[in-house]
Amino acid sequence: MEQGYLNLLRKVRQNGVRKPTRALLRSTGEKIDALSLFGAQVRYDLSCGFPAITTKRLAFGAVVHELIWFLKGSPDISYLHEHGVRIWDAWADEQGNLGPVYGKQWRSWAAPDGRTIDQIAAVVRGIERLKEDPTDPVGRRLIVSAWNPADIEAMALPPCHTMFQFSLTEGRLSCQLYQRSGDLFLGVPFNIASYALLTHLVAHVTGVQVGEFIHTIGDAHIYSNHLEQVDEQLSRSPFPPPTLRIDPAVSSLDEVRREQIVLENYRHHPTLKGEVAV
Ligand SMILES: Nc1nc(=O)c2c([nH]1)NC[C@@H]1CN(c3ccc(C(=O)N[C@@H](CCC(=O)O)C(=O)O)cc3)CN21
Ligand SMILES: O=c1ccn([C@H]2C[C@H](O)[C@@H](COP(=O)(O)O)O2)c(=O)[nH]1
Repeated sequence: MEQGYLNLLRKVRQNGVRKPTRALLRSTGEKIDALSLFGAQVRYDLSCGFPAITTKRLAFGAVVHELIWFLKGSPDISYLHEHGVRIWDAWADEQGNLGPVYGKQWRSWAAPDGRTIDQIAAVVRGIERLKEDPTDPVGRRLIVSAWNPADIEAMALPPCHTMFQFSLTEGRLSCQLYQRSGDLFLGVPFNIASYALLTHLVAHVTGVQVGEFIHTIGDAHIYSNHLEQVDEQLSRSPFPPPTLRIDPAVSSLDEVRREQIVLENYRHHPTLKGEVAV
């Protein structure tokens, strides 16, 4: 399950091209280099277990809260703070605002005619239609885009997970994400778990089975301050993947609560810490 991620991590560690980046390390105040590979894809078969990384501890609670926050469509980080999640602090302004980032674009994309478009609700409706009629035109159009060029300048950080597409094939729901930029050590384990969880949740509320999560990354990189941790991580053998359990009472993506999502049998290696580049 985890091998695809570890293979990519190893490939970028060994063959990535060292590039300067715009990102800063707060501890030194300097810009930081990264080892980088452009264009990568890893597939995770969600029917074989939940793709939580086991070669270090994944902060699964933070992943769940971040996804619930996206689904709420909120422009500020107050929900995250209420639940002790600090991963977006470095990008928010004094009021805790990030601008029209993921949640806003997913749930209320502003159309030129004044309407707002709920892309998530549209995907759920599309899957319901496909269950009735597999030839419904929506079949190859189940897309959510966070990349809204008109809003990019107002965002604290242009979206990294830019667009995703679902496919319902033989009763199984798969999801492919295009991530323009991926911090392989810190962000990507979060992103894998987040989209795997989203796929499970969408499958759950529409009453279908899960298929694959396909993770396509543009610039896949390891920051130069993470190299020691990555070497340690690559020396570890993964454990069997955990399993995800969603409370059967969950019937809508709008009302999911943290305690309704449980990761069972999550066995993992010790925490590996790394400073995030801002
Ligand atoms: N350079 C960079 N990498 C990212 O992954 C990233 C950004 N910037 N900017 C926006 C968001 C914020 N994300 C983050 C930020 C911090 C952690 C982090 O520090 N994770 C630690 C501790 C998590 C915890 O215990 O709460 C980890 O070990 O995973 C993860 C993702 C992902 N994104
Ligand atoms: O969900 C996320 C959000 C961010 N990242 C990483 C990828 C990059 O290292 C930075 C963003 O910097 P850019 O210069 O805008 O690419 O954040 C991630 O991996 N996952």
